[in-house]
Amino acid sequence: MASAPPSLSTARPPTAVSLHHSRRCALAPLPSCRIQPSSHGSLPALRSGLLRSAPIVSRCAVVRAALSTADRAATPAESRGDKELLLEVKGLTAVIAETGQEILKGVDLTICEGEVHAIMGKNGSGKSTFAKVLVGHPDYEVTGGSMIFKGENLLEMEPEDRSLAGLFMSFQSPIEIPGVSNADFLNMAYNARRRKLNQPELSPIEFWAYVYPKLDLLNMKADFLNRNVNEGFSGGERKRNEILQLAVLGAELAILDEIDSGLDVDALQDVAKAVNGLLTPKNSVLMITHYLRLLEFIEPRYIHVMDNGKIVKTGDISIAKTLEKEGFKAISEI
Ligand SMILES: Nc1ncnc2c1ncn2[C@@H]1O[C@H](COP(=O)(O)OP(=O)(O)OP(=O)(O)O)[C@@H](O)[C@H]1O
Repeated sequence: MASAPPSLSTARPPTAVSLHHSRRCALAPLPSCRIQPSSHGSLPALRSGLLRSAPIVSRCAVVRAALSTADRAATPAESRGDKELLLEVKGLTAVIAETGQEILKGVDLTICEGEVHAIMGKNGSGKSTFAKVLVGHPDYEVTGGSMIFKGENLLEMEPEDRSLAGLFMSFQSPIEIPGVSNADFLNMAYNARRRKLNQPELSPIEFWAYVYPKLDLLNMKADFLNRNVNEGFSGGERKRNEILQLAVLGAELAILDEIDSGLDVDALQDVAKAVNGLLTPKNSVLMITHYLRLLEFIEPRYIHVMDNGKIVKTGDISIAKTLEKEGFKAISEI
């Protein structure tokens, strides 16, 4: 069985500097920030690490005071108050950079350590856009609101730094990287992390020993490591490969955008088992899905419904059950 990536268990105490920084960011509105295309970075850069365990400075008990009524109802103090805050998004608005069309219209979301959240919502409601804005995708321009991750202002961070800080996103349509083998890609990304952690890099042989048990976890054959990243992979194989990347790199917040789409039932179970195996009291998952079946394998504590660029409902698994049975028309009655 694979051991947890070192990044999942590394934590450093807060520093005075970061405390000051995070309070300022949490209280003051943040300036509009356009992510330049040049800052997008390559996929290896985006996936290059999670090295620094930046300090976590706010407790969910404190943040809870600022939550909406709907969120408060869904987050009882006794079950959430002693957890550290991981991500706090407030009033986030964003437009498509090229056209200026507004997609996100004031998203509020709070995620604490060790929590599993899911976002559901109609096609085109803004779920993937929200996920991509969190990781700094250059197609979008943030026009208002704030995104604080472990006390740090995401708007001031390049996509690569967000990855290094512990954000991982598995894409709805994972891209191919011709000419780069999966093994080299993963080894390179993992070593980048280790360098940041002042740990010695792993040689290719050492890396094989590290990655091999993770292949088992996902029921993936070893020859996937020799193939170019996602080249010729079926839809399901790409999704497994995304989770393999997560298992290798680790993440304090893994954002999984429709990892269930295109998976047969066995693959879904493998992927869910792998994700569940990565969960610790310290790291969290934000899933985007349309289907209850994923949520039966990876059980979220909170389900949010997004509509027209906003989270309009927050609750427990019963929301997903109602949606499955009655469709989105039911959400106004939940
Ligand atoms: N780069 C882009 N260029 C043009 N339109 C975009 C872009 N990104 C998002 N949109 C539009 O923004 C809206 C929200 O898209 P998004 O992918 O976030 O929806 P979604 O809730 O994830 O949908 P689905 O459930 O179908 O995956 C859609 O109308 C989409 O066409």
